[in-house]
Amino acid sequence: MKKIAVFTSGGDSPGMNACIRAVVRTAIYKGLEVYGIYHGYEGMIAGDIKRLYTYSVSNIVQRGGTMLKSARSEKFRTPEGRKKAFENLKAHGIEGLVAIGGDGTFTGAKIFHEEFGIPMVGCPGTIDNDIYGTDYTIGFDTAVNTALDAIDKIRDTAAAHDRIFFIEVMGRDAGFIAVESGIGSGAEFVMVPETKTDLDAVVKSLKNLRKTKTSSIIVVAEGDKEGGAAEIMTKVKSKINDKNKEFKVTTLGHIQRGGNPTARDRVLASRCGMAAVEGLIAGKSNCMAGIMNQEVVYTPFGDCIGKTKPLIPDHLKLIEYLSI
Ligand SMILES: Nc1ncnc2c1ncn2[C@@H]1O[C@H](COP(=O)(O)OP(=O)(O)O)[C@@H](O)[C@H]1O
Ligand SMILES: O=P(O)(O)OC[C@H]1O[C@](O)(COP(=O)(O)O)[C@@H](O)[C@@H]1O
Ligand SMILES: [Mg+2]
Repeated sequence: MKKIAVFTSGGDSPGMNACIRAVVRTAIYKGLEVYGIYHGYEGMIAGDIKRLYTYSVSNIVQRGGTMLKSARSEKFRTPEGRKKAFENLKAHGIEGLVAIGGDGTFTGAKIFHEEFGIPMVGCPGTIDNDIYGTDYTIGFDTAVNTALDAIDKIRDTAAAHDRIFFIEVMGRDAGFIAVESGIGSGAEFVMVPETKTDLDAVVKSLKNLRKTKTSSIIVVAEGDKEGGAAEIMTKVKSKINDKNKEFKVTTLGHIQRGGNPTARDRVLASRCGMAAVEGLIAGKSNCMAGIMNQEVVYTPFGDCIGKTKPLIPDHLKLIEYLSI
């Protein structure tokens, strides 16, 4: 293998740049030529591919976003789109790919690999942490810390006004951000897609708060089956039906996707990037390089997307015990 390419795809996440840098520098260190594909699968189809050098990735390790840009590509979901993408790779002589993205990106990568046989290794880049085969995904730690910082601020004003705040965090299908930011911020309740949300139990607890607790923080993962924070707040408010209680909603949104990556995310991203290139050189393919128990682990794409990474049961217990 002489030429490889790297791309970022799906929702961006802080640390993707550190991962790109690790891929580029490791590849060059090992004597490979390395190319960057811009705008994920969209750029692969459009032929937006450029050679990268050691200096191309200078001064990005500390930055959020992705220098290669990211995109969600409808065209790549079609056989014609994928054929065009493969032709462009062939025209550049690219013999291996590093895909930095989430479950959707790996679903596309698996299909692409099955159709054209091009070696592909993934790196887990998503703030959602919803990928089996790695303890944490690149960007999750930063997103949790960003959410925490915001919730701390909301807590100040919630306490000053004795209000009940419903705070929506990201997590389309997963509650990892909600759970960890909930533990860190001392939330009274956390609502996540993985567990059934019992609104009557929440209402009962809110009615019976100890007298010294005059404000509450409820963290809602956007993918909760009962709805987003606004919808849940409306339901809870009507069930409580108490004019003296004030309810507010804050949606944290895309601030969770930006910002300088934390040390944990930079190290994780760098390790995964290096492992992806080492894996390609060693003949690995159709798999993701993740870190489990401090070790590099290569997990087939099929398992990364097919197996569910469960929430840590102790985390849910912590929220319940510590909110009394
Ligand atoms: N079933 C599929 N077939 C082909 N490509 C897919 C498939 N699922 C996802 N992809 C590609 O991967 C891209 C990124 O997936 P998405 O779910 O948006 O983000 P993430 O990788 O962060 O989970 C999609 O926009 C699409 O181009
Ligand atoms: O930025 P968009 O396109 O609105 O997508 C928002 C979604 O992307 C995420 O931030 C990350 O999800 P992915 O990693 O699967 O792309 C989700 O938490 C959120 O639901
Ligand atoms: Mg995803």
